[in-house]
Amino acid sequence: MRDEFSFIKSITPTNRFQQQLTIGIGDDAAVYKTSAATEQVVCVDAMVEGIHFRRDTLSPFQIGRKALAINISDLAAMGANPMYYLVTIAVSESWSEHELQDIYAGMNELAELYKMDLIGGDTVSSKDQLVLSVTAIGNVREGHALKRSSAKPGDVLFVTGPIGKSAAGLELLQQKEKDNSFTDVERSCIRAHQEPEPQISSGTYLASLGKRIALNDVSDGLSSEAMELAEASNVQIVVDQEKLHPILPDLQDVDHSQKLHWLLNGGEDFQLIGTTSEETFAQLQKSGSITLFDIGFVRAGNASVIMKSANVETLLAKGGYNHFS
Ligand SMILES: Nc1ncnc2c1ncn2[C@@H]1O[C@H](COP(=O)(O)OP(=O)(O)O)[C@@H](O)[C@H]1O
Ligand SMILES: Cc1ncc(C[n+]2csc(CCOP(=O)(O)OP(=O)(O)O)c2C)c(N)n1
Ligand SMILES: [Mg+2]
Ligand SMILES: [Mg+2]
Ligand SMILES: [Mg+2]
Repeated sequence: MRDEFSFIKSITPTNRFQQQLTIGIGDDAAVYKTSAATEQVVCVDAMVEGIHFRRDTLSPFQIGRKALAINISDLAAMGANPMYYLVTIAVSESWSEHELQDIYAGMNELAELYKMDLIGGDTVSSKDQLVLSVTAIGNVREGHALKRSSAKPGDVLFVTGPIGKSAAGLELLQQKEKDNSFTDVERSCIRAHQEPEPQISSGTYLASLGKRIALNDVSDGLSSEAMELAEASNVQIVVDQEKLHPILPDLQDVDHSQKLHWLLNGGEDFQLIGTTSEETFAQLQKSGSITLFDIGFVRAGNASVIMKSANVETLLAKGGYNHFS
């Protein structure tokens, strides 16, 4: 029989990355110092067995790694530097002690990379599915957080990398047996699904410039995330279909329309999508410090997203992942 308290002891970090941490795991709450020059950035996202993963789509290590990655991605979308995280785990008897340790090892891989301290959480039992909820805390220079509401007519619409690969990877995992022989491109889609890379260096670089930049991360699909920017900024966002080629999944024997569907409605890519003035965009392209793909523009109009192909324009529905539909 596993013991809750010895489990907590076993996952308590022995080292600290953040100097400002005064009290970590072991008291009623964590305590850390803050500085007047920065603002705290806090987010939480959960992963539920059967909804966000199955035992045959992610290993325990990947479940842990991804649960922290999706939260680091939300910090990136604000332009914040990751600092701390808290973990709530609800676990049924079907998960072994070894698997639980692997989940924490997965989180620890990214925590070491981004110098994040695990400062608390909660351990509870669950009758059935495993639930993992991670709260991430970061900071950003005062006034420098990048909001969804900053888009303006005339802006360039950009993304930081390929979109749709994660959905393609999930499809491959569900279609074929895991040990089937995948091509290199297929493998890279599966990796995008199982081990997404949050775009912290792009997010923090964009925030450091002190320019007007609207930013969001792609968790639910490009159509949903563009709509969130459009709604928050009250603008019309035009996606130029001709510019999407470099960011579509590179799978040879898959229809273009299927790839487009994954890009628009798949989700879980954790790339960043944003808008900024043509002038700032040109400076960013020239700087060579960041890779951005120009995929459209912003104009005045009702909060909406339009897909433009040649000169035909169609209204894009918010077709991304939705837990309640
Ligand atoms: N159950 C909830 N209670 C309070 N706030 C919530 C809840 N669910 C979502 N939110 C808030 O709604 C906003 C949008 O959430 P979500 O779409 O999950 O963001 P993201 O896609 O960036 O993770 C966030 O500010 C989030 O904190
Ligand atoms: C087994 C399985 N089925 C389906 C999916 C697809 N899926 C589940 S949740 C989700 C969207 C992202 O999750 P959400 O909780 O909406 O993240 P948030 O927008 O809050 O960051 C997607 C595409 C998956 N990852 N695994
Ligand atoms: Mg969320
Ligand atoms: Mg987000
Ligand atoms: Mg999120």
